[in-house]
Amino acid sequence: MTATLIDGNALARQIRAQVGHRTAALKARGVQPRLHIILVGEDPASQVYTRHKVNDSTETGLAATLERYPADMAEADLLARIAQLNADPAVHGILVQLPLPGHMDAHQVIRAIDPAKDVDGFHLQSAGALMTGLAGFWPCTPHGCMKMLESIGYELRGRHAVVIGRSNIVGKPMALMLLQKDATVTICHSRTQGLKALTLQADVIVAAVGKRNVLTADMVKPGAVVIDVGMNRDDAGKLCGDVDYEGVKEVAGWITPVPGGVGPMTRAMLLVNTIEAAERASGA
Ligand SMILES: Nc1nc(=O)c2c([nH]1)NC[C@@H]1CN(c3ccc(C(=O)N[C@@H](CCC(=O)O)C(=O)O)cc3)C=[N+]21
Repeated sequence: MTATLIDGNALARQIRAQVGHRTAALKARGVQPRLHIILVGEDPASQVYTRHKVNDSTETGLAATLERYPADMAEADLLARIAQLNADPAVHGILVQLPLPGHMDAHQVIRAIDPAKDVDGFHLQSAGALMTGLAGFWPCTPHGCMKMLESIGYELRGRHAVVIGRSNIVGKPMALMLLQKDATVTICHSRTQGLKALTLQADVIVAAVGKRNVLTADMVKPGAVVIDVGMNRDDAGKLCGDVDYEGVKEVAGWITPVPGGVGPMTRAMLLVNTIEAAERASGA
């Protein structure tokens, strides 16, 4: 038996349509929801990603601005620009594309964003809100993964979820979201001993390491849900995830592909956070 595919492109399309309706409703009240993206430097992947985000936004009726700066921009200038955007009532969401050039302190930069406009969900206040269960913006990638689980009607209560990876933007918030749905959560990472023994117990596995073939078929319990957050290149230069897709799909119950899985969902949840920010700002 082969796994059922969870189609991130199709689900993201549905979510964009919902955002489109909410955008139209706000516009009817005279509010144009607006996302402002800042890209510092020339990183080729970042240029592709930010262009995608602008296109997604305009497709749903959101206004999106991409503002580019040279790699040698002074951090003080970036902080000053963020302060201006914080104060601008026409801007509802602010996204500073990562990674930033090495001379900048990303923590400091993200902390400068008004939490009410932190549509990435990376601000300390957003992280704290997720940690404590208060209202705040959730990071887009793990939020998208939760929507994928929801889309198959998966009941997380009491299930064992294993998250591989402990980053601030995926692994840690992912674990908190799963915990909030009453899953029993194990976080694994590069120093974990006996990874396979742990993943073999998992009902849900989220692979978020950034390395190919972190999860292979022999590590998966038959019927488990496998979510692949990885965004890597194989030897042929083709986009691939952290999961050995061909092998694992023969064992898993559900699986997300790369491309067409978590990536489009990440972008969709950015639009959701942006329309949410605009609605809150306008009292909708
Ligand atoms: N402030 C900030 N916020 C981010 O959310 C952020 C960031 N910085 N820096 C870089 C990473 C990476 N990221 C991706 C999102 C979607 C796809 C995506 O849509 N991937 C497509 C394929 C795209 C392609 O063809 O390259 C897919 O998986 O189907 C990829 C990567 C967001 N990031």
